[in-house]
Amino acid sequence: MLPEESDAGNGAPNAVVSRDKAQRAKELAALNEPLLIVKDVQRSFQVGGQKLHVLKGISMELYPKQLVMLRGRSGSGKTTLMNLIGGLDQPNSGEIVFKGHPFHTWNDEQRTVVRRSEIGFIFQSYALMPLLSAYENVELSLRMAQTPRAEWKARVQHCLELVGLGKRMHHRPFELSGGEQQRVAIAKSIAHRPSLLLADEPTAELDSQMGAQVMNVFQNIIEEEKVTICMTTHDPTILEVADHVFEMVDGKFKQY
Ligand SMILES: Nc1ncnc2c1ncn2[C@@H]1O[C@H](COP(=O)(O)OP(=O)(O)OP(=O)(O)O)[C@@H](O)[C@H]1O
Repeated sequence: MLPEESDAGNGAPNAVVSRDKAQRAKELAALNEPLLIVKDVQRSFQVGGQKLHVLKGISMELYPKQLVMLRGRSGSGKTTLMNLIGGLDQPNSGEIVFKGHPFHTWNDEQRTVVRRSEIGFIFQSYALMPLLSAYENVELSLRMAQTPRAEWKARVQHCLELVGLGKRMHHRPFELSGGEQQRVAIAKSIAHRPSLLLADEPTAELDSQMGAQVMNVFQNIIEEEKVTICMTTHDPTILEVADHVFEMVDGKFKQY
């Protein structure tokens, strides 16, 4: 019998029902709460005595389990925005609130603590350690996140299986294709159980078939690991699978 079907009037099963429902209500509410709020963010840089205004009032919200893409011409400010979202940089004005943490007012040390446990990064160029196997690369990220050693083996295996590399765990990067290397990088980025993954042009170096494989893996890990993915891309076929696309034009998001 499912907990919902248990008889009324019996104290213990009812307690199970209410706990179960409360938990589910909490989970549903969490899905409707933004994971990240970006509000009227401006970012400029001093370049050769001139002020370069890159972001001129950007606002966006990211929700749990979303696949969101940023597009825009080269130099439009996509990476600048990703650095702000990931707590690597701070805006000149505006707000960035990640899981209730005000990144725009916090110092680097405070942001780093949250970033290490809650955010994963994926780069165009994979950023793997060349002398370590796929397994050791993923394990390294658990070591850096100070995950208890007893959890490493099961977690590394799970993450590599999730990206379809269960049978290639002991290969080193040079023995893997570009798409496989990017999948190792994805396994590495999710190993410490972040709630947000930021991926800067993750498919740019891949042919269309391998790019599609990476996108399948992204969709899979959104379901399995309950992460939100925010990525940049120029590829129109990849944009099609996004839950939402933000297009950056002249330092702002284009309104459709
Ligand atoms: N730290 C910095 N100092 C000075 N200028 C910077 C800095 N970071 C970025 N810029 C400038 O800001 C602009 C936006 O750069 P950004 O890398 O965010 O663009 P992008 O949209 O990611 O481009 P691409 O698609 O080519 O990666 C560029 O003109 C760049 O030179």
